[in-house]
Formats: sequence, structure tokens, C-alpha cells
Amino acid sequence: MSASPLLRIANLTKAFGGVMAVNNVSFDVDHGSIVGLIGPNGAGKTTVFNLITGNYQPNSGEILFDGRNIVNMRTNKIVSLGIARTFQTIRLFQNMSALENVLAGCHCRMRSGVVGAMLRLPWQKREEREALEIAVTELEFVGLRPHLDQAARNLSYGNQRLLEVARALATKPRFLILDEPAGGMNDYETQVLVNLIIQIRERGITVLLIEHDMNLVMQICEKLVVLEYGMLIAQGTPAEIQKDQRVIDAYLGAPEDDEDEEF
Ligand SMILES: Nc1ncnc2c1ncn2[C@@H]1O[C@H](COP(=O)(O)OP(=O)(O)OP(=O)(O)O)[C@@H](O)[C@H]1O
Repeated sequence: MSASPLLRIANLTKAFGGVMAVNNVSFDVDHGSIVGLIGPNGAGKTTVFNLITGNYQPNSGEILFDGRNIVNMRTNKIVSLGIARTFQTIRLFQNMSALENVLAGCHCRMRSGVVGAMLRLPWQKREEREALEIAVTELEFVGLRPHLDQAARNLSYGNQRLLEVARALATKPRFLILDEPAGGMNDYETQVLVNLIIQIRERGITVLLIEHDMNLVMQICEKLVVLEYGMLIAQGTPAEIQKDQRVIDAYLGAPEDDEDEEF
């Protein structure tokens, strides 16, 4: 018998008006794995992410994290269980420094919170010192230590994406959800990202990612889950998925766009 998965999605459904964005989808993410969620534009991938992180509530179905149903849980509670994410559209505090952005991630885990920290009681000072250490460590981990004091808006696009990863890591996740992490990156930046995701997994963090860059997905994911029109049409290893006729048809039948879906 195999060990229970870190994340289990069971019969998950989410409709927006008449649109079935996610339609009876079920899949597992095993502990310590890197899983890719792929599919043509509008297939329902980001909606699945928003359901896992509590940004949306499903119409039906279950989301079990480490055996616990997290449906209807508040987003901050879900973060405190060890789920962190980055967004498809960069969501940084553009006028704040790289360090301040990552500290904002640490505050999700702090007892005092941002306002309480201003009172500066001894245990709050200790907590702040620890947060600073974590933030610097994570900036170093993603290679942004030299840019610590720079405003987020002055970082290159690729570095802004890495900053989002550092901020997510500062919440000490067990499960990291990355929404198109290579979006807008050049080939060199993408390769740096690939190495970083592998190192994240080596830290024992399980990764679920949406990515249109098939080269990246094929390199690092041991399992792919494919959605089309909200429905799961295939799941398996990259080699299995590449040969799957339904997947080939879904991609070949997808309307052309500028996202360079090379499958
Ligand atoms: N908040 C919302 N309100 C209404 N419809 C929505 C909402 N979010 C998503 N949808 C619809 O649900 C469907 C799935 O969208 P979703 O963004 O999850 O797809 P996706 O696979 O992430 O696409 P992409 O690769 O383009 O990001 C689409 O038809 C979309 O228009």
C-alpha cells in the first residue's frame, strides 16, 4: 500500500455562472514530488490553484492536505498549515525593497503581526530578528542577496519572479504552488529557475506548478496532470503524457496565441 499523498484533490468542481472552470477533477500530489498542472489557456489550472489556497470555494469536492479537508478554511489558516504560492501576475509591493517584500511573507507566521511588532516587546524583538534571518536566508537561496535593498520595481522581471519565490519560502511551506514561474523569463533565467526548483524539492518541499514552458515541465516534473475545458484528460509521467493522443489533440486543437506552447 502506498503512503497517503500530501495533497489529494477529489471530485473538485467550480463553476462561474455557466462556465464549468473545474469539472469533477481528482488527482494526488505525493510527498516530495514535483507535479506539473498543464493544459491549454482557460483549461482551469489557475482556478484549481485558487481553490487549493482558499481564494475560491468549490461548488463540490474535497481538498485534503496531509489528510485534512481544507475546503472552507481561511487563506491565512491554509498558509499556516504550510501551503504557499506565487501568482501568474507578479504581486509584489513594488515600492518596497526586496528584503521588505520577503519580511512581509514572514509576518504570516509571526505571533505579533505587522502592527503588534511596532510595540517591540522583548519576544517581539526576538521574533523580528528571526524573521530578518529567514528573509536574508531565502533571498540568498534564490540568488537575490546582492539586491536586498533594491526596490522591487527596479529588479528585472526574472528577479521579481525569484523574489516572489523567496517570499513564499519565507512562510516555511511544506507545499509550494507556482503559477507560471517562468512566465516572461529568458532561457538563462529559466535554467536558473529549474535548478532552484530542484533545490527547493531537495529541501523537502513538495512542488505543484503551472507552466506553459514544456521544456521546463518535461525536465523537472515526475508527474503531469492535464486539464482541458475544466476536465482532467490525462495524468502520468512526462513520457506517457507526450504520447497521449487526447493531450496531443487538446494542444493541437488549442487556438494559437502568443504564449508559445511548444508541445
Ligand atoms: N473569477 C472568475 N470569474 C468568472 N470566470 C472565471 C473566473 N476565473 C476563471 N474563470 C473562467 O474559468 C475558466 C478557467 O480559467 P483559468 O484561469 O482557471 O484557466 P487557466 O487554465 O489557468 O488559463 P491560463 O493558462 O490562460 O491562465 C475560463 O473560462 C475563465 O474565463
